Amino acid sequence: MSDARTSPYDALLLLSFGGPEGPEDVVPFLENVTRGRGIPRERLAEVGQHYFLFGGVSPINAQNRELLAALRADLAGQGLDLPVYWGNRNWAPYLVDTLRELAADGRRRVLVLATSAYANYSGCRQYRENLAAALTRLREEGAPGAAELRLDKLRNFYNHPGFVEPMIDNTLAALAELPEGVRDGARLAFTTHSIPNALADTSGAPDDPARGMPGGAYVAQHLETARLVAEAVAKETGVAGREWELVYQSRSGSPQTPWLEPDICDHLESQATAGAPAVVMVPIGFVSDHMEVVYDLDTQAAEKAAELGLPVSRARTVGADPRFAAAVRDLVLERAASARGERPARCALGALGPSHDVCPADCCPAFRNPLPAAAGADWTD
Ligand SMILES: CC1=C(CCC(=O)O)c2cc3nc(cc4[nH]c(cc5[nH]c(cc1n2)c(C)c5CCC(=O)O)c(CCC(=O)O)c4C)C(CCC(=O)O)=C3C
Ligand SMILES: [Fe+2]
Repeated sequence: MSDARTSPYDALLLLSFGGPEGPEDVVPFLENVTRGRGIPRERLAEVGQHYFLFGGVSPINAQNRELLAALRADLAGQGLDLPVYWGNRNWAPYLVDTLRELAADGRRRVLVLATSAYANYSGCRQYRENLAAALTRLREEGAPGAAELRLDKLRNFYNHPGFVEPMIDNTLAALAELPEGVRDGARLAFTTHSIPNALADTSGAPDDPARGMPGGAYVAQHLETARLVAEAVAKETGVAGREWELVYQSRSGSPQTPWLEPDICDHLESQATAGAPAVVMVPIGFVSDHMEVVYDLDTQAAEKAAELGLPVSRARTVGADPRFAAAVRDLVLERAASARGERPARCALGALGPSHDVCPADCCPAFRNPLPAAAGADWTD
């Protein structure tokens, strides 16, 4: 039942982080996330509290269900008969179970959409390590069809218009929520997940011009998305020269290890000191309004801003925006055409160009304990 337009692929897999769905899930979820990663116990207890504040439920699974529905609706709207599956790294539905089901359903060539737009170990290679571990386990189990499963990962999509354009609209909407008197002077704080400097500096492909520079491809790509959004916002609002900056959130790990800075809360403080009339927080680093957004920004950073007397608002992430679903379909059709030996147009805004389809060896390396990673040049099936 495969469609010529998506051939040779016969399924799409949405691969995400996963999150707890009740108070009893919180501790086992955090154990899954942090196994072998050297996160201090105090940090874990603190992060557990963030989840308990929300009844032990992360919004991320509901958001992935919505995205799944949007992807299915978009594909169906184009008459494309491509089944979409969903599996997670850290919580049910677990990736290994989804792959088992997918193989049993007779799917053989699968495209993977990881819910992370940028090059970096956690958002790219670690998902490929998860794919390798799941495949290896299924093959050891002798799961039907697992030996023939072939997985390819869709390219990083941070500069795809279907990701950037909803962020532009959402930033305009967040500006409109501010009191009129501070709107034109409001500054934009683009936020993303902080990561250790060592992981940022080596992010991207070995031949990426940003690789090895401070922040690597991770920071270079975020600066590009931020610039694209800031420029479009200037055009739409008629306010030129609005100040913007890329800042970080959700730092964990040991305080001795350097992570990307400044933190959003420190940034709000320096903005208040500098006399900024207001700040719009724009979480370009994330695909949905999950816990890092609703706690770290809407709760923690918003409290900080209130203390400082600084008006803030927060832009929504792309979530299940139909333009994002259409972008995923575009990436699927593009990759399928490439796999058939055609040379499709590869849509990307800005100056950096479309990301590579196949991660080369040593792309976004882990800084310790390297593991096999599927769906890249360093995986042989
Ligand atoms: C780059 C990046 C993204 C964005 C790209 C992507 O989306 O993949 C991301 C997303 C997410 N991170 C999430 C949650 C957590 N991340 C943690 C820890 C860590 N994240 C890291 C990086 C990233 N993380 C890193 C370098 C660590 C240190 C430990 C390690 O080296 O792995 C911890 C442990 C406790 C803590 O210390 O915070 C938790 C609970 C959730 C789910 C939210 C929800 O439940 O709604 C999501 C979407
Ligand atoms: Fe994280």
